[in-house]
Amino acid sequence: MLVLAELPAAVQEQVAACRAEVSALHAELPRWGLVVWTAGNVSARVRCREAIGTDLMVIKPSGVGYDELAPERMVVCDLDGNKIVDGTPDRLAPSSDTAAHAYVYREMDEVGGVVHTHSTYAVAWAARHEPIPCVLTMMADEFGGEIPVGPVAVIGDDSIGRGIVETLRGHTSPAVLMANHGPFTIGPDARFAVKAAVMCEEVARTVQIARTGQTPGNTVQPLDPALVARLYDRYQNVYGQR
Ligand SMILES: O=C(CO)[C@@H](O)[C@H](O)COP(=O)(O)O
Repeated sequence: MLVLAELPAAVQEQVAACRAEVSALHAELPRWGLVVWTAGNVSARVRCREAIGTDLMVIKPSGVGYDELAPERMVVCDLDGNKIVDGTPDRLAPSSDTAAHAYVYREMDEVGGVVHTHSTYAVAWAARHEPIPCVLTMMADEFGGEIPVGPVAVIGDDSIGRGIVETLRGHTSPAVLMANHGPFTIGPDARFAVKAAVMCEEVARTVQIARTGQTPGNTVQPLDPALVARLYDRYQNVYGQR
């Protein structure tokens, strides 16, 4: 089993920086109203394969309240989801979604961060097995189209991770609504994945409200696919400070 204290100093520094980032990013989940109690988690990949033969991942400890999290309590695992000797108490277990996060990291090398929440409106669409249609320019910007639904999958093995990968591989959306469960989001880093979770809940809420206000002749209207592609390209490549 890998022992963090025996890894090269540069890898230990990478892990320490990742722990600090992942710990801080968990505060964004209650801040943006994405979780109740402990029902959400964030992880990040540590790119250290060249140094030690494998990447690692950092994820929150299972069931620990967000105001009790700290960098030194973030759990370090290999990409099979096995906790390494990371300086935390042996009894401190990683998130119950660790297997899902680890599967995504193994199968999608471009992914550097994974987030899971049970945010209310996104879960409501997941309960209906209904993709969120691309009817807002914000959806074109952030998701490049609809937010898809993934298969029913049960926590504890690779099935949730497999469902995330089979749905999102080759898809522009960084978010998937796992059926009857809730959103998982991915990104090149953990901050990107957290933003995707925030925007997923925002558009899930807005489109739901738009749908409830429909009257005959005034219904939500999908955006033209060519316009969606143009907006997505602008937002991903021009928007903000470069
Ligand atoms: O969906 C589930 C449990 O069914 C999990 O996503 C929890 O809601 C968060 O679990 P931990 O990360 O605290 O283990």
